[in-house]
Amino acid sequence: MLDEKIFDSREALLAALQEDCVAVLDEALKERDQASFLVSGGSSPAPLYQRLSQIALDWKRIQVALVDERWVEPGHAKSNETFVQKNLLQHAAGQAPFLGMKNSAETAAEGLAACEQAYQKLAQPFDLTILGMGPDGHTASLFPNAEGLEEALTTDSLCSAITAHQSEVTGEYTERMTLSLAGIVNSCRLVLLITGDEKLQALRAAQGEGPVGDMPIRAVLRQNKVPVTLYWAP
Ligand SMILES: O=C(O)[C@H](O)[C@@H](O)[C@H](O)[C@H](O)COP(=O)(O)O
Repeated sequence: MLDEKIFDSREALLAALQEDCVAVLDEALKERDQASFLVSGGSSPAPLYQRLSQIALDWKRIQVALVDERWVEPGHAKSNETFVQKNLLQHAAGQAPFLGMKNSAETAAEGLAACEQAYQKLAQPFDLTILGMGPDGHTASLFPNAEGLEEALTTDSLCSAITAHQSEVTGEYTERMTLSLAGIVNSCRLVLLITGDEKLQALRAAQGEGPVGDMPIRAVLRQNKVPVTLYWAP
C-alpha cells in the first residue's frame, strides 16, 4: 500500500518532507536514546539533506547510515559516503554519528561480513529510511536482474553485495553494497522520494504486474510490513 503525497513543485515537496522527517526523528528521540536514519545517495535527496542539516535536532543521538554505496573510496566523486558527508552531515547535523558501507575489502562481496556486523549495531528497527528510485525501477542498489539480487531479496541479513548489469543508470560503478530487502523493511517508516514524469511513469509500471527482478522497487511496493510514503513533484 503506497501512501501518495503529490506536490505541485519540488519546493513544496521539500518543505513537507523536511517537516515529516523532523517529526519522525524527533518522535523517535522522545522514545529512545538513539534514533537511526538511513539515507540514499543520488541527486534527488541532496536538497532535502541540505535543509535537514540546518535543523536543530539532537543529531548526536541520530545514527545516520547509508542505504547503499558504490564500492569506491570515500572522497571519490561517486561515493555516497562523501555525498552524505557534504550534503547532510554539515552544520547542526555534523554532530550525527555516521556509518558508511565501504570498508578495506577489495570487493563488496568480501566486505559484506564486516558491513553486516557494523549495521547490526545500529538502532533497530531503523526509524526512517529515505529511498530513491531509478527510471529502471531500481531502489537502493537493488538493480534489475543484478548478480546477487535474488540473495538480496531473500536474505535475513541487513546488507547485501550486488554487481549490477552496467547501464546508463548504473554508470561504470556496478559493484555495490546495499541494504537487502530485509534491511529496507527493517524500518519504521519508508519514504520513496522521486521527481519528474519519467520516474512517475516507471513507478506506475512497477505498480503493475511483472517480476520483481525486472523492477526491484516492486519488492518494496508489494510488502505490507512497513508503510511506504511516496513524495513526488514534477
Ligand atoms: O546510490 C544511488 O545512486 C542511490 O542510492 C540510488 O538508489 C538512487 O536513490 C537512485 O539511483 C535515484 O537517484 P537520483 O535521485 O539521482 O535519480
